[in-house]
Amino acid sequence: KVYEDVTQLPGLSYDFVIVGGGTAGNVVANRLTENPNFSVLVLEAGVSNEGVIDSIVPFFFQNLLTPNIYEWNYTTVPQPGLNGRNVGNPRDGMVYTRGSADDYDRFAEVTGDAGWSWDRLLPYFFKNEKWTPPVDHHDTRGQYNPAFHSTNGINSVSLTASNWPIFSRHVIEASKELPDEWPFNLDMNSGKPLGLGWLQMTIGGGMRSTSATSYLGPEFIRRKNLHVLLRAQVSKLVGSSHANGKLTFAGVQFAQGGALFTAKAVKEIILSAGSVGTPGLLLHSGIGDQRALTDLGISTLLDLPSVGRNATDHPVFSLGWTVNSNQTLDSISQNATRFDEAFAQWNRSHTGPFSAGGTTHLAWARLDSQLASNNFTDPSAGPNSPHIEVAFTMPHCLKLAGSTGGTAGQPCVSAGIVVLNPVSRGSVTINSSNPFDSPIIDAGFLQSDVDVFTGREAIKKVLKLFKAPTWRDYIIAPIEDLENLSDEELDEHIRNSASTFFYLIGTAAMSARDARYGVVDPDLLVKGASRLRIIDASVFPFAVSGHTQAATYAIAERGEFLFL
Ligand SMILES: Cc1cc2nc3c(=O)[nH]c(=O)nc-3n(C[C@H](O)[C@H](O)[C@H](O)COP(=O)(O)OP(=O)(O)OC[C@H]3O[C@@H](n4cnc5c(N)ncnc54)[C@H](O)[C@@H]3O)c2cc1C
Repeated sequence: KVYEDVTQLPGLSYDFVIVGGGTAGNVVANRLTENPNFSVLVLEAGVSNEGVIDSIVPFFFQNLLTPNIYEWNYTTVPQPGLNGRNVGNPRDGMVYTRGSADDYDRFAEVTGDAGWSWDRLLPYFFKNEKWTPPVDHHDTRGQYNPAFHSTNGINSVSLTASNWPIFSRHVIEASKELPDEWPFNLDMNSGKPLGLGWLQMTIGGGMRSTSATSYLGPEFIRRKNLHVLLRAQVSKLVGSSHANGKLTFAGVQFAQGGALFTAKAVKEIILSAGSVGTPGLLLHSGIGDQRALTDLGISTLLDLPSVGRNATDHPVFSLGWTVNSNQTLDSISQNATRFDEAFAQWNRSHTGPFSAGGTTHLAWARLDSQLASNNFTDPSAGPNSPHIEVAFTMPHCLKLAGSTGGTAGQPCVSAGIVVLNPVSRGSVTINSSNPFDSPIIDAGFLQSDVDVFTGREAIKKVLKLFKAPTWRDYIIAPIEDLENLSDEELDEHIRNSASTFFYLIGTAAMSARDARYGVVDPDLLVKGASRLRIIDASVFPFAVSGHTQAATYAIAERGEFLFL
């Protein structure tokens, strides 16, 4: 059951207390409560997702990117790699990509646990995924490979409806015209993502599918042993003691309505507060770098310098072109009549353009020869892993204009470019002993030369892609002409326009059992502590070469298995 008020809870002692009801936390809560003998409390700082139209209607995703009451509204510190700009760090764009098999095989290698390898994780991707037909029920043959999908999981994944057929035709045609550079990939979620293919999204029946709508869906949330308390912000772990040389905590302290409460965990505390929340909680609980904690007047219970370090995020920037077509996103979003029609259609049947966003395809490529000829070490996890991602998108042209020069209201399309294996690292730290103060987020963007080089070579490669013959009568002009810029000018363009793809990971990274760095062991238990586990995106040791929710779901599905 979901509770809004702590006084309605039947008690404050549970077998498992999970901090954070986000992507990972709700998976763990669902799986643990399959056992009727376990009682579980999820403490979530946020509010209910019920009836939040911007969260339900896929097309409205953009509305959640500006500060709003459903987000923490964090921002990074000024980023030297972005010429001193800071970027918003809101709390999901529904894109479903798993990354490459190499990514997970690297997880297995650095943790010394083969359980994190692609082959061993694939069943957990399947436990999570409920493959669902697109809302327009179009013929999906040739758009994905059923061998790599499961229809029996919990969270819906689908191809999107054919909302933008003209743009889609050109994208697919470009791949046919440049088969060596941009080969068609039937299914980028097979473990081998290289190439260009159709986008898959966590959408079911034209609505966003999240861990809240799926793992806490009506058939699960009625379980008597599953309680979720909203508006409950956990401030720290409490009741520390030592058992068998390991630190342990009796429970967590949380705030609701200005008062503080303690929830007791009889078996385990699970931190699923995300890549920002989890290291913040550890630090405020005295787990982290002893010197930094002492400076803040926090007594150290466990000296674990890696807490909050290794923060890794994907920088993204866009190229845009004005086009000779009225079949673009702005033709709906900027036209009140068409907007109302599309919303009415979505309200009637959950179909039409509002059943998805503006992205139609993704492409994944390597830059082997470019990196080698400049003596850069390959930052990817292996030969089947991409260095860059390209998102073929119908953007909000007027918003795009703000960053890349202006479309004067003309229809446009864009290519979002992502640097997938950043070598730069940032951090999540705290600068006060007050757990309710915002943490300090430094994404560490573009600090490393190879990251900027990758972005620059990506631009050159994508400019060539958009010169394929198919675009000739469709593209009018680039929004910003980058064709004749020097390498230095391209680097400057990247530093001035790059932003976050919101994929911060790694701030409580897992490492091998005997490694002297890292925060959790391969069973996701905090090193040096007992009965304290971390299950969320903060445990990734490296970024995956894809969007992070699928990986987070798989880690959470396997994470729950580690209790057995
Ligand atoms: C704007 C945006 C767009 C994205 N788009 C995509 C996409 O298209 N595809 C994709 O694969 N991934 C996407 N992601 C990334 C993906 O959402 C995350 O990687 C994933 O949600 C991480 O899961 P998590 O469980 O680690 O953290 P979260 O899902 O963030 O869950 C953490 C939860 O803990 C709660 N919490 C934090 N601190 C406390 C506290 N002290 N007390 C109580 N509760 C607390 C938070 O409110 C939150 O609900 C996007 C992310 C953002 C922000």
